[in-house]
Amino acid sequence: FCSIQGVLFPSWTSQSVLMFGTLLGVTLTEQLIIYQVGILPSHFYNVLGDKDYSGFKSLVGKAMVLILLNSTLKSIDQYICGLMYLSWRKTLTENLHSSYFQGRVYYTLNVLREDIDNPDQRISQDAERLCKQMSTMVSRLIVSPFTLGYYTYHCFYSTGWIGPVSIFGYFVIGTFANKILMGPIVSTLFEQEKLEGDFRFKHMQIRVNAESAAFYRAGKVEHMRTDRRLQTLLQTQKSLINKELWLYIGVNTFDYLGGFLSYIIIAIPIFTGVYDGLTPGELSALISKNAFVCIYLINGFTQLIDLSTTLSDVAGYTHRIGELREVMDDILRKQCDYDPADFNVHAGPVDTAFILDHLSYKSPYSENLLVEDLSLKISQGTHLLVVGNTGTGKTSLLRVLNRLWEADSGFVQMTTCFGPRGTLFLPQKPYLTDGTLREQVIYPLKDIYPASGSVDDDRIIKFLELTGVSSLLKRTGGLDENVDWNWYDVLSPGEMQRLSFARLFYLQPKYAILDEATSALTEEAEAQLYRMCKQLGMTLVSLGHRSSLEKYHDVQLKLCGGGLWELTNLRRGTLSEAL
Ligand SMILES: Nc1ncnc2c1ncn2[C@@H]1O[C@H](COP(=O)(O)OP(=O)(O)OP(=O)(O)O)[C@@H](O)[C@H]1O
Repeated sequence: FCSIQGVLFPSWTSQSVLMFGTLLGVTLTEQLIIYQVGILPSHFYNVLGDKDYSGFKSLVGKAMVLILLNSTLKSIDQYICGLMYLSWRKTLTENLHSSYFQGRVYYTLNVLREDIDNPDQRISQDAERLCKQMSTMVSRLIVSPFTLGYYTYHCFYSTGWIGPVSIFGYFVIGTFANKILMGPIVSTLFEQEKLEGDFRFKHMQIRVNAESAAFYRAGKVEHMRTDRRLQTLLQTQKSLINKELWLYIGVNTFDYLGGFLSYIIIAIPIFTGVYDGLTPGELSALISKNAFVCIYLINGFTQLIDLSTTLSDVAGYTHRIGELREVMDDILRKQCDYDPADFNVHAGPVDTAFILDHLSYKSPYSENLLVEDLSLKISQGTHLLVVGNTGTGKTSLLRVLNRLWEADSGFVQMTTCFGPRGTLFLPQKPYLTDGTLREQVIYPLKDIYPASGSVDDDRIIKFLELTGVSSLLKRTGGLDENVDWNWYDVLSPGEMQRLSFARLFYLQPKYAILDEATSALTEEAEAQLYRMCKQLGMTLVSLGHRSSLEKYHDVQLKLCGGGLWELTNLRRGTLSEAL
């Protein structure tokens, strides 16, 4: 909780601190007005008891002004809370994003770590709810020390020590009881949020794979599975509501007992004869004033007890976000240990992208080596084909080269960086981002309009034509038209692969790693695309099963499973250069 507060309030001059200060000023003024409004009834008793008409008229005028002021301040208070919620959400989410997207944390978190559920939900929903609940708590909490101090003094002044002591004792018992009742709620809320994420993920899965599911006519089975997740979620929600019942009983009992307690405190000086000398009119005015002071002090404490339900939510969300932050920090630390230069390129021969030195690797959570003791050089101009049966570790080799996975032993020396200008990777499942056609082509470059302007447009259009997807220009209405469809739903696998090649040609890296990147295309289309890659001067590392690929490569690495591999030269006399 403290480390999250450190993010929300980074410095004394930060926006949050300024808003917090303004809120404190507004709520304190509001409390002063509330006190004036609260003692109005006692003045009314006085003027009505004395049949003082002019006093009554001026009191009505004063009441109107105070009430108007009070409601204006209350609204400003709510408005500032809204602004604080926004500012907190922005700061917290941006902070989580900065760790999540650093290096390959998002990959490790989503693919390799099993100890953390639904990171997406924690960032998008839990952070939002945490900020919302905290902003609803803040205006009530912020003035508590002042109002409690102020009304304790007044209560002591009106009732003697018996008032404040009994109210304080009452609050201590209330807090203790609520703490016991809150404990199980926090852990159940944590569980509920996890199941909430799983349920949403199931719907997301159907949304993304709607067509495949429809081909299977899988409505019934998906219905059953989705309902099963819903049932588990609802069961946990029910258990949460059951546990909350006891908390509600505690909170409500303390609320009502509080109202009752104020009359006991007022009754004590009356029955012990402290006010015996007062007329009935004066006594009722005094009771009204004392009742307000006691009730307000009790109310101050019961409001704190009422916050227990909000507080248990805050604790649950804090737990989930805190855990995510800790895991991300842990991944970042390990990432730096494993990869000290973090993608910095090591010195090495300029014409060589990778040097693999006695490299062995295995898949996560497995004991068996996929490849053992592999030594190989990937150099400019020598095209490498990696073949092998399913699951022998072809894509895993790329993961190790890309440092997504750690090597078991040996090492990889990298002399060019992964990215648009060094080594570009076309994965087995084409990756299409959201956004316009231009954004698809220039991905992963960030700038939407590179400096070259219309020349750049011509290049993009040329490459779309070369890869056979120029029709997309018509469908989207232009390079920069925002589309409201999901690219995965509207493009065929072949079109997606062609669009990935348009991206490759546009970016023109030195090395291109093609993981079955033409599997959905005909051999003619494959030949045309490979020829183009070579014309643009790229060195290719391809993964695939098709024998038609051999003619575009110089060296073949065959992974045989169980750690074994074979290196064959596909062009006479060049094997020694590759080794
Ligand atoms: N994230 C992961 N966690 C655990 N095991 C994994 C993970 N990703 C892949 N594996 C396992 O590692 C092994 C090698 O996978 P890899 O993707 O390298 O196979 P491949 O040779 O590329 O197969 P294919 O020809 O089907 O593409 C497989 O047994 C796979 O199940």
